[in-house]
Formats: sequence, structure tokens, C-alpha cells
Amino acid sequence: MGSNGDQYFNATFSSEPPVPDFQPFNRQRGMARGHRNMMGPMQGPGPRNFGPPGHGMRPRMEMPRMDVPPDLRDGPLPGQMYNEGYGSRIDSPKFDGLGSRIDQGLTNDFAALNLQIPGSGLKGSNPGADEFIPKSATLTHSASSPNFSSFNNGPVGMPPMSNAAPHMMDNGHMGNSVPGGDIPMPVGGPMMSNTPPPAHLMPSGMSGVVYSTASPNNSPHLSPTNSPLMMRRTGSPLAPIKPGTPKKNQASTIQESVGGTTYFYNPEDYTVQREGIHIPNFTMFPSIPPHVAHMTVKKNMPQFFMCDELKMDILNRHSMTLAQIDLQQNPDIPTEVDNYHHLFPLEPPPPSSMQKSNRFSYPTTCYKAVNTKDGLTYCLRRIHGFRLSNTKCMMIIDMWKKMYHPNIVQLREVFTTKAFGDNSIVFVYDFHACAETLMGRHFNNPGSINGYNQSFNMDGSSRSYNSSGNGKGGGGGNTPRQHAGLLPESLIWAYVVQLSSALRAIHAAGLACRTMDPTKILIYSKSRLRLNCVGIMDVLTFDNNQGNPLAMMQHYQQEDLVFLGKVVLALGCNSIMAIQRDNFTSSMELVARNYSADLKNFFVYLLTNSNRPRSINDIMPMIGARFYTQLDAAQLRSDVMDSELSKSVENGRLFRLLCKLGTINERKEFQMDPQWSETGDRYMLKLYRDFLFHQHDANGAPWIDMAHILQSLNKLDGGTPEKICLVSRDENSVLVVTYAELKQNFERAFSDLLTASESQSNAFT
Ligand SMILES: Nc1ncnc2c1ncn2[C@@H]1O[C@H](COP(=O)(O)OP(=O)(O)OP(=O)(O)O)[C@@H](O)[C@H]1O
Repeated sequence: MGSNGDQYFNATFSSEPPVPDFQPFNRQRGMARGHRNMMGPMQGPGPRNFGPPGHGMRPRMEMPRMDVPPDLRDGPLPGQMYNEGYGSRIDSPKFDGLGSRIDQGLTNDFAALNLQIPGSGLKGSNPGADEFIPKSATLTHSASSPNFSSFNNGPVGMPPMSNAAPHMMDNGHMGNSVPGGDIPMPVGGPMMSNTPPPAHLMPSGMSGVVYSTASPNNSPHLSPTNSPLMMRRTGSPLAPIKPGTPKKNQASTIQESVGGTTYFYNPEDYTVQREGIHIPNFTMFPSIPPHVAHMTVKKNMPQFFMCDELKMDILNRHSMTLAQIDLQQNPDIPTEVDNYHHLFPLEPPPPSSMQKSNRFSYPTTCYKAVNTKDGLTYCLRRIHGFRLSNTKCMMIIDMWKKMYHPNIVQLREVFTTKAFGDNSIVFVYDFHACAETLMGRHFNNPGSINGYNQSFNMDGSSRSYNSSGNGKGGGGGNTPRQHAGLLPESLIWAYVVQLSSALRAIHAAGLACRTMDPTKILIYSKSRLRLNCVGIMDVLTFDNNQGNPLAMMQHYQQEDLVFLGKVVLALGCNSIMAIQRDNFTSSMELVARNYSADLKNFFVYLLTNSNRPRSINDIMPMIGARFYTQLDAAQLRSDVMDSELSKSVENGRLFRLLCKLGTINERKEFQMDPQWSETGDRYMLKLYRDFLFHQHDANGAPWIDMAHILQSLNKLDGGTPEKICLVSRDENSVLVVTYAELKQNFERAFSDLLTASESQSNAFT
């Protein structure tokens, strides 16, 4: 079995489910609107235009949130704040928002299933009771309070889908945005959480308010007592659904004329209530999918970010790619070679400049370098002192350049140069950061292993193999070993599959590898192989007198197969010595003792009876069902990578959001501008920053919960209709705003900033 996914195969498969990440409850995933027929018939539009304006002609396969009735898009949001001089009023006379309808649908759905729905808030309390109605909940703020003029310009509607960020099209469900159930928001309700906000956020004039357990639209949800973090620890604290919850009556059809077209629609058709589906109007990283979560070794802490192993791997590769050398201390390295600059040697300088490569009979040097045209990093392999006398061989190079394979290091171009002070030819390959050679990984210890005490070249000559000299890898270290110091057979087959796959593609293209050698096979990650240096031998050994440059290919292909057998035999015996002719019998005995008959047959086929023509395709039956193992490992790894990628997608989005917020808040140059942060609309964003980061609990202790920050930021990004209460530090100003309003202000502020920066840069140019 390949070790690409070894850490997952080795995982402890515990019967105990892992701690869910940020997912305090289980519920039905959202369905596309196209499934509505499964849930019940559409409420009947008549023969004219049906549905809210802008939706009449739409096919029904739409995201539910696309269909926002005009009362929510254009009408005042419940709880809309209006400016009344220096006082602001919370006006929430009829709370019948989208969210509550959605919630009701979900609640009913769950009720039908006789399940408990967290967050329904049904604990026997009557939501319509007076205690839920903080009548005349008028908030005051100080004279320095922000100018709310923007609210006078008319109602702030729920943002239409077209204004939403693309990620809103995702079907992810949010952590604890459990619908509030059947409870309509009480008239005049203060759109508060089902638990009181932290003490410092509770306005002094509202201390007697009873907080509703109603719609999530009105609920900040997260507080020190009901954060997802707490829920993870304690199980869902949200109330179970009350059995037999009555269904809400159907709303009557609404008629609306827009631009001469009359739309008839039932508002509830354009919410997801009827389907009992709740698709959040924002997105966030929900959790690791179970097929990945159960695969990994169980961790004590939930993983919101990339796993350490992968992160270190990526960071190492990044730093290796960015590494530079001080050219003043290395005058031998030219600043520029052809289209490449920032040359960085990938191996220490050889003891003698005349030391030849084990494989090429010329001194060679490898550099990492950046291409001036595309800015990408490549590997330059310089062959010292080689003068290209005939360009006919470039026809083979062109064939190699077209050869794309996941187990071959891609050849990009070949050029001659005098930049090194001699006639050199340079082969440019893709750079695989942190790659090492198979030699360095597995045969770096030239000492006695398995009874062999001398290293040999693959061709059987007696020259000792050096390590790759790059200080990486090593025969011991992290290399997986079976008993008796041998490699696990699964790893050997993983190598065989990859090497034979590369050879198969090469031979099918009419070429030959000619560098099947442990020093010319790159390995990275756990067991990922690539054949390196393809095409070099075709140039270095090109026979000018030969009419057809490909005439010798069949012969070279036969050699490839023999060398494949030798490389794998050396791996199987864990020694280069194993391939020496004298050692062949004992090597085969060792293989027969420790490995399967298939592996032995593999060596017999490739390394005996030299007169028999061989084909790479004959290897496939020997690999047999092990192909499935490789495929499984590759797919598992792909699943893990996909899951890791999904985390990063959300991280990047939130990081950009935070960057924007940081650039808007409290800009010194705008401090005295009445339109800016201290006195203008941006004041709201400044208070939001405190809401986001500076919460404390009832005892005044800082309340630090990543889940609160993540969820709140995601709601801001999604511009949800949910309301939050923002309080100034002196507690004299209280703003109740929806995330949608915050988002509008946020985007406006940032675009103002961009405009200002453009005009400034224009002023300077
Ligand atoms: N395409 C590449 N991407 C990244 N690193 C590479 C690439 N090619 C080579 N290297 C690095 O350069 C080092 C030297 O490679 P090289 O092929 O010269 O190995 P070697 O053992 O020194 O062989 P030789 O005896 O032929 O010089 C390798 O260990 C590898 O880490």
C-alpha cells in the first residue's frame, strides 16, 4: 500500500465519533430548490407573472435565497433604526422576517420527524407574551453618536443574491444558526439573542429586557454562554422542539406591480420554509467531512486549520523555493543565465570541478532559478564543458517537452550558454521544492546492510556511490523499514507502479528514459516519484552520423526495463550491492524469503534471460490488484487535500475581510472628517470591531472564542439580516444593526478608501 495516505491508513479507527468541529448539532443538509417537488407542490402562481419581481420567469432550480420577496428587499427591515434627532428608535412593529419563516419550516420538518430541534426555543414560553415585548424600547445615545442619516434614506432591504459574495452560493451550513422555530418575533422585540449579550454590550436602559428565543435573524447567537465552543463541550444547549408545534398559516398571495408587470406570488413560496430546508445566508467552514475526519488519527482538539504535517511540508517547500544565495560571496554563480536569474545551487560544490556526474560522464551542477518571463521557479541542470555540435537531436528534445506525466520531471527547454565562463548546455526542468533523490532517501548509508559492504553503480562497475550530497534524506531517519531492515513491500509496489507508469508513457511516445538510476529519480512527500533528467542522454550521446535519431530507441527501452529491475531489486534488498552480478543469487533468495512471489517474478522477468524482448506492459499483471491499492491511496489523499483546501478557501476570504476592516477602522488621516470613523457611518464598524474582538463575560473577564469571531465575520461577509447590538465603550451609544447594514457600510467605506487612495496616488504622479 502506498504511503501517500499512510498516516490515514495507520489511523486508529475508534468507535467513538470524533469531536465535531463547530457543529453542535446534526440536521438535514440544505437541498437545492429543485428538490421542492419532493417536498410538496409549489403554491400556485396564476397565469400571469408569478413570483416576486425579477423572479417570474426564472426556472425553479434556484437557490432559495435568490427569491427574496420585495417586502424584505425593499421594505423596512424589522427593527429598522431611524434617526430622530440625537435619539434613535428601534422600530420593529411586525417581525415577520424571512428567517422566522425559514425557521418555522425547519422546525415543522423536524417536528414531523419527531426529532429535537435545537434552538427552537420552545420551552413552553409564549413568544407573544408581553414579557417578550419591550414596548417603547427606545435607546438613546450621546451627542457624539453617529449620524444615522443613511437610515433615513429609506429602508435597508435584504441584499439580493446578486449582491452577495459568490461563496453565498455554497450549500454549507452554519455552525449554530439553528432556526428559532415557530415563534414570530414579538412586536417591538429588541432583536436580541436567545441569551443576553455580554454584560458590557447590554445597554443600561435595556437591563430589564427579556431576550427572545425566536428567529435566528434576530439573534447574535454567540455569547459566552452559547458559543459553539461551549456547545461542543456540553452538547447542544438549545431547547428541543415542542411536539405538535402548529404549522403557520399560509400567507395570502401578494400582488405587486413593477415597471408595468404585475407579479403574483405567495411570499412563503420564496422562502425555504415550505421545504423545511434551511440554507444559511452566509458560509463558513462547517467541519471536516466525516470521510476524512474518521480517517485521521484522532486529535484531542478539533482541527479548524490545516494539519501540522501538511502545513510544515508546504512551508518548507515555500521557504526552499524562496531561498536565495548571496552572490557576492559566490562569484562563480552568474547573476543571470539566459532568461533565468537568482540562481541557487541545489547541491554543495563538488570537491573538484572536474568531478563527473555518476550518470552523465560530465561535471554537472543543479540550480534553482527564476524565469524572468513568467516569474516561475525552475531547476537548471548545467552540463559543464559540453559543446553542442549538431542540433538534429533537438527533435528528440521537442518530443520530451511535449511529454507530460505525473511521474516525470517535465523538461521545459534546453539552451547553450557561456554565462558560466565555458561552453555549457543547460537543461531546464520543473522545480520540485524539497525533492531528494531515491539514492539520498534509501541508499545514503554506504555501510554494510544485509551483508553487503560496498556500493556499486547500477551498471555493476565498482565505483562507490556517494550520497546526493545535499544533506537531505538518509538511509535511516524517517525511511519506513520492515523487519530485517527491509522496506515494506507495499512501498516497493508503490514505487513500481509509479516508475512503470512513467516508463509506459515514455515508451509509448517512442522515447526511452535512459536515466533509470537512483540518483536520477526524485522523491518527495512520502513516496511520490518522478523520473528526472529525461532527454539529457539523448543530447549527450547523440550520434551525428546516425540518419534517424530515434533508431536506437528500442534498444534503450530494453535497457530501461533492465534498469527498472535493478533499481527495484536494490530497493528490495536495501542495498545497491544487491544488483551486482555476483550477488544476484543471494539477492533473489533474500527477496524470496521476505517478499511475495509476484515481486520475485518481477525480478526474474526483468533481470534474467537477456535475449528475451521485454515490454513494460508485461509488468502490469504482476502488479495486479495492487493498482487498486494505489488508486485507493491516491483518492484518499485527494479527499484529505480537498478537505484541507476547503479550510483554506474560508481562511483566505476571512483574512481579506479582516484586512479591509483593519484598513477602514480609525484612520488617522480621516479622524477629523465628519464622514469618517469617529462621527460618521464608519463609527458602526469601529464598534463592530469591539463586538468582534473585545467581548467580555458578565464578570468582566475577556471572552475569547474563535467561533464567535469566525461566525460573526462570516455573517458580515454574507450580509445576513441578523441583528447585533453594538455598544460604545462608554456605554452611552447603542446601535442595533443587521449584518446587512454593516456590510453595506463596510463596502462603502472600503470603496471610499480605494477612491481616496487612487486620487492620492494620482496626486503624487
Ligand atoms: N527538478 C528538480 N527539482 C528539485 N530539486 C532537484 C531537481 N533535480 C535535482 N534536484 C536536487 O538536486 C540534487 C542534485 O541532483 P543530481 O541529479 O545532480 O543528484 P546527484 O546525486 O548529485 O547526481 P550526479 O552524480 O549526477 O550529480 C538532488 O538531490 C535534488 O535534491
